[in-house]
Amino acid sequence: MSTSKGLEGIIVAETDITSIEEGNLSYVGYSIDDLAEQASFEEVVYLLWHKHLPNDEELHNFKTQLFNEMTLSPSFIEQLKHMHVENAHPMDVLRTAVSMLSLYDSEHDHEDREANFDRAVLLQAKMAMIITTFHRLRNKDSLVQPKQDLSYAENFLYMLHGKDVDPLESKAFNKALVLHADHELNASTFTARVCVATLSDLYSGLTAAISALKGPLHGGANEQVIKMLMEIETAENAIPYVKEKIANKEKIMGMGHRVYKEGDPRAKHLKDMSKEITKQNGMPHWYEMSEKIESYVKETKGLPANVDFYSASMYHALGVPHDLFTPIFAMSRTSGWIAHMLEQYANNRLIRPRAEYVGPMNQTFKPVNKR
Ligand SMILES: CC(=O)SCCNC(=O)CCNC(=O)[C@H](O)C(C)(C)COP(=O)(O)OP(=O)(O)OC[C@H]1O[C@@H](n2cnc3c(N)ncnc32)[C@H](O)[C@@H]1OP(=O)(O)O
Ligand SMILES: O=C([O-])CC(=O)C(=O)O
Repeated sequence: MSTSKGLEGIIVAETDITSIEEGNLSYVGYSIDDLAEQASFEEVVYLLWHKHLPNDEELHNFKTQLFNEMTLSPSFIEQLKHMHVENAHPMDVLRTAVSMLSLYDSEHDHEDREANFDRAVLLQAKMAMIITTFHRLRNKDSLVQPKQDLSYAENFLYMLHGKDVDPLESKAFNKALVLHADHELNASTFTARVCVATLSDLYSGLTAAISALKGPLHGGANEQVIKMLMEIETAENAIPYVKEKIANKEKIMGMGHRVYKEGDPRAKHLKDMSKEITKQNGMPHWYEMSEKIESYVKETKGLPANVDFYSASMYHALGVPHDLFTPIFAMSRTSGWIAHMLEQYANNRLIRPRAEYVGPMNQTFKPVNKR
């Protein structure tokens, strides 16, 4: 048996959702560059789930369905209040809350495809509600209801901050949601597929995916990036800080990628938005610092910035609390996780690879008093 540590380069599924070919990323055959510039997050979610871009009527109906699910029951909100224990990380809250949603859906078995589409809309809508509601509850702020004439991106910022959303900010946030929506068989999507391949349900798959995304080598990296930028403080400190980290063999978060060795095609879009938003909001040094780190790490280690790198300075400039960066990633990626889980159900086989045993063999068992 031969092994590939971390399953690098192993193809384990066929998919018609997302393709990464020679460094180019597309969703259902549409280049990420076009989608980032022109598509709303709702159009992208629809595309990932239905494999075609919605026409006017389909988009209108889909947005209405999403909006109608943007609610949380009083008893659910009550439970969320109890989750605000000291130092509770919103990613842990989100994981627990998504799992809890299944309790409110008594017929959540996997088999009914139509019911799974309705459930998909429910989950996508509730992700925004859970994150914003939890944040406002922990700050003891009154809850803000979504508005039907706002987009998904606008509603999220509106419910989070409780004030009208600036057009450039909503453009930047929509773009970030589009860029994070799917990414082939990344660790959390693979986790979701492994989970539902046992014929477990969407809630379980989503809970498992959130758990995998949380780690700092995956989606959790965006929060680590802002932590690093905060430690660095000024653009002048950036290179000495990174030099020292590299000398100590520590990783620079937001840099490097398993698949992209030359560059992550999403990073340039987030870089542009980070530049614009930090400038507009009077904090260009976060962008300048990031740019210095990116060039230095690329030059000295050959590692490119990944999707988590420039999203950090951009979200910070949007006034998003740092511990919500990864939950926001999860909110966007819910669209991709669901697309993959539906694809897995449609052509399922249990996922069960093998391991090569390298431990001792033929040992003689001795009773405990003889060991
Ligand atoms: C949405 C996402 O999940 S994007 C990724 C988010 N994660 C991060 O940003 C965390 C930082 N980056 C990393 O840890 C890695 O680049 C990963 C996990 C993303 C990819 O990992 P892998 O393909 O498994 O590469 P691996 O971790 O084996 O690294 C290969 C070599 O590059 C080095 N390297 C990789 N990334 C970094 C980094 N960010 N900083 C410093 N060195 C790095 C490793 O130390 C290793 O060096 P060595 O061969 O001398 O031991
Ligand atoms: O694909 C990966 O390994 C990680 C990643 O960039 C993502 O999930 O967006």
